[in-house]
Amino acid sequence: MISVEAALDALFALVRPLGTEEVPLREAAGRVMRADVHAFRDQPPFPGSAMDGYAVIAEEAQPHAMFRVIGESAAGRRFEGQVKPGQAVRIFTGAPVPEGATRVVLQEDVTRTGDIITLTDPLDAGPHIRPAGVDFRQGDTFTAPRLLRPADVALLAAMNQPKVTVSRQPKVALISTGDELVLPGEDPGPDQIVASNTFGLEALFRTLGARPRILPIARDTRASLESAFHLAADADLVVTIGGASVGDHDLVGQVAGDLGMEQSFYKVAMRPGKPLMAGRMGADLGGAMMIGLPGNPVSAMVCGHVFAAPVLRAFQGLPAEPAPLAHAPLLAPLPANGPRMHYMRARLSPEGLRAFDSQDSSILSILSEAGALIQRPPHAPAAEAGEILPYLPI
Ligand SMILES: Nc1nc2c(c(=O)[nH]1)N[C@H]1C(S)=C(S)[C@@H](COP(=O)(O)OP(=O)(O)OC[C@H]3O[C@@H](n4cnc5c(N)ncnc54)[C@H](O)[C@@H]3O)O[C@H]1N2
Ligand code: MOO
Repeated sequence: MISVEAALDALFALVRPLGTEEVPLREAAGRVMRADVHAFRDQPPFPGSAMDGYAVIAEEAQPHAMFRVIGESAAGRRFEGQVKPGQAVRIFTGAPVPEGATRVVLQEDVTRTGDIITLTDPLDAGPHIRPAGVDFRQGDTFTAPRLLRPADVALLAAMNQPKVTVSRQPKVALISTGDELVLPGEDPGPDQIVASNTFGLEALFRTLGARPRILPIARDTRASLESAFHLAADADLVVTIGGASVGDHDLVGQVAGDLGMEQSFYKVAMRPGKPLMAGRMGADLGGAMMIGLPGNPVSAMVCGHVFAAPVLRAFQGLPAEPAPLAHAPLLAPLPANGPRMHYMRARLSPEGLRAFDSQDSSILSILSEAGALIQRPPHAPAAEAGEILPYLPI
């Protein structure tokens, strides 16, 4: 058995970062930008007003001062003239500040009669002018690689980029294995259960920018597994679920091996998720990276968060790093941990973390309630309430 850290390193060694493609901005959220972007112009391109009010010369803006309004500057339509002493220009938020003006007085600080405005006492400090380029300057670089969040898409739009170069999406083939499985919506026999983790993992992988594809369920026969692996030949990553342990019907490792899979490791010192395996499929089957997940539904999902998520990020050109941990106080004590890294399902509230009493790796209802996996390193001593512990947000 190898450690979680060693398993992650071995997985990263199997990743071959994918090529790139250009997508319209509307499709860019959640993708990994792979080429630097340079701003074509300053933003804002002119000194602009931050408020609705009147543009004047700053030194003249004193309580009770009076000005004659000589025109208007609106967003998209500037005032072309110059503001001279004793003059003001009506101005709106986002409008270019006219030449000569160095301050905007809020309209709340003004009384107006016809073309004459009088400033109130007191006045706020001002100047309510955003300098040109305060957001970004022409030539500023937005650096890749970067996972594009909605705010990043907004910034790229502001930089006048209608398209962006992103990583190709990793194609992931998901193979469930087991005679007991039926698909959701089918009519299960008395000894059958419904395949669940396939769908949980597909959903998780989509949030990670991948293009997962659920293949037909492979039965516990060599022929069925072989044909599933053949169907997965065009994938970048083949993920099997179940059949990874030591039972007579756990055939995934054997069949993949017979098809030329070069195994990188089998079994990780973690709980749940111990019977994890990884390797590279034979060249005949496309040479894709392969991860064999344990069948227990919680084990498969935990391995998805701990291993598949960082792997899918690395495929898309992001740094090869473990899934980022957060920290929060523990609300109820935990016993000392055993020899395996334990990912404990926990309720996450604003006050902190509370591990669920049952950590049985078959119980999805508890995973669904959990907002966190508390990470307990091998042989961690008992933890008291109030201790700050690391966790994986899920
Ligand atoms: N003698 C030993 N037995 C087991 C060991 C061991 O070390 N020695 N390890 C246990 C651990 S830990 C795990 S985890 C399981 C994993 O076994 P497999 O990967 O071979 O998984 P299966 O036996 O195929 O299935 C386990 C369990 O999960 C259900 N399952 C499978 N696929 C799905 C799916 N797509 N959706 C929902 N549920 C699924 C399956 O019906 C079983 O109930 O092995 C322990 N045994
Ligand atoms: O590792 Mo198994 O995944 O403990 O249930």
